[in-house]
Amino acid sequence: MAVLRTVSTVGVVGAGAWGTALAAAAARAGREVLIWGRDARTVDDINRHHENRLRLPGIALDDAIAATRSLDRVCAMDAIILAVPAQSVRGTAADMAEALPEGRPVVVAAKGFERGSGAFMSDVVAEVLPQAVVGILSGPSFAEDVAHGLPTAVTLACADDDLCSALVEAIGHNTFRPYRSGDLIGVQVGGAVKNVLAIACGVVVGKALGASAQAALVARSFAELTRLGRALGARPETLAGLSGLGDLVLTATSAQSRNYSFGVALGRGESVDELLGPRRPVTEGVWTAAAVVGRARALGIEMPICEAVAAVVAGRLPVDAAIEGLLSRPFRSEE
Ligand SMILES: NC(=O)C1=CN([C@@H]2O[C@H](COP(=O)(O)OP(=O)(O)OC[C@H]3O[C@@H](n4cnc5c(N)ncnc54)[C@H](O)[C@@H]3O)[C@@H](O)[C@H]2O)C=CC1
Ligand SMILES: O=C(CO)COP(=O)(O)O
Repeated sequence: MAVLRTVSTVGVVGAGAWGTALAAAAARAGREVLIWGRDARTVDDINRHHENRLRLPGIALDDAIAATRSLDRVCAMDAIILAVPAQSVRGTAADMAEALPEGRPVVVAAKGFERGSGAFMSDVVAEVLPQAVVGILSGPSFAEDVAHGLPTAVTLACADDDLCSALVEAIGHNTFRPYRSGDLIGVQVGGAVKNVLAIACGVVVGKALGASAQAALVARSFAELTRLGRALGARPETLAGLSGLGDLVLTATSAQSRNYSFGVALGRGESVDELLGPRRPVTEGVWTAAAVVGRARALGIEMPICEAVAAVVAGRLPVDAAIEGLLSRPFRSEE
C-alpha cells in the first residue's frame, strides 16, 4: 500500500473540545486544518467567529482552521485525526470508508475500549477502514491547556516510523510535544483504563476520605493498569510513560478532568443518571468500565478498583458498598 508521508494538511473529525484543541495544535505547527463537526452551530461558530463557543469558549482559533459538515472534504486531507468519543469511532469511521483514499494516516485521539466487544480503537479502525494506516495519540493533556498553548507532552504511536515522524511534525511545536512510539497497545491501555480509575479517585475526594487514601488509590490504580497492560502485551516503559502513569496522575488528581469530577460528584451523593444528561461533556470512563473489566476477566487479571467502578456506574452497587468492598479485601503482597 502506498502510504502518504508528507503532511501539509490535517483533517480533524470531531468538533468537541479535544478535536478543536488538536486543530489549534496543527495550525500552530503551520498546517492548514479542516474540522468536521456534526453540529451545524459549532461549524458555523468556527468559520464565522473562529471560536468553538460550546466546547472551548473564549479561546480564539487560528485563521488556518476551517470547519465543515462534509466528511468527504476532511477525508481528502493528508492526515486525519479522529477525535469523536470512543463509542462513536466505529460509526464515524464507517461514514468515512468510501471517501478515505488508500494509505491515508488516521490517528485516533479518543480514549476508550469499545463497549460490548472490548476492542481497541486501533482494531475498530483497522476493521472499518482497512485502507488507513492507524495511529494513536494519547497522554496527559487537557484540551483547554493545549488550546491555550500551555506546555504539554503526549505520545503518538504508529507502526510506520517514518509516518510517525511526519505526524509528529504536523501537529508538534515547542509547547505541544508528541513523543514517538511503536507500542499502540500500551498507549491505548493507558488512555482507556485511566479514565475508569480516575472516577474512583474522584469518589475518594468527594467522600473526603483523606489525602492518604487518595495517594494509595492512585498507586493501586497504577498497579491495575500495569497488570492489564502487561497481559495485553504493552511495553512496561509505555505504561510508566506519558500515556500511562502520566495520564493517570493528571486525570486522577485534577478537577479539570471530567472523569475525576464525575467521581467527585458521585462521592458527594449525586446519582449516575443526574450526571449523564444530554449535551454534557463526554465521560469516557463510564462507557469503558465494563469493557475493561470484561477484558481483565477474560485474561484472569484482578482489577478490583475497575470492577467497583463498573458496578457503580451500572447501578448495581451503591458507592458506599463499593468502598466497603475494596477496604475489606484480604491483605496481599504489593504487586
Ligand atoms: N477534552 C480533553 O481534554 C481530552 C479528550 N480526549 C478524548 O477525546 C475524545 C473526545 O472528547 P472531547 O472532544 O473532549 O469531548 P466533547 O464532549 O468536548 O465533545 C464530543 C464531541 O463529539 C461529538 N459527537 C458525539 N457523538 C458523536 C457521533 N456519534 N458522531 C459524531 N460526533 C459525535 C459531539 O457532538 C461533540 O462535539 C474522548 O475520547 C476523550 O477521552 C483526549 C484527550 C484530552
Ligand atoms: O484525557 C484527558 C486528559 O489527558 C481528559 O480527561 P477527562 O476526559 O477526564 O477530562
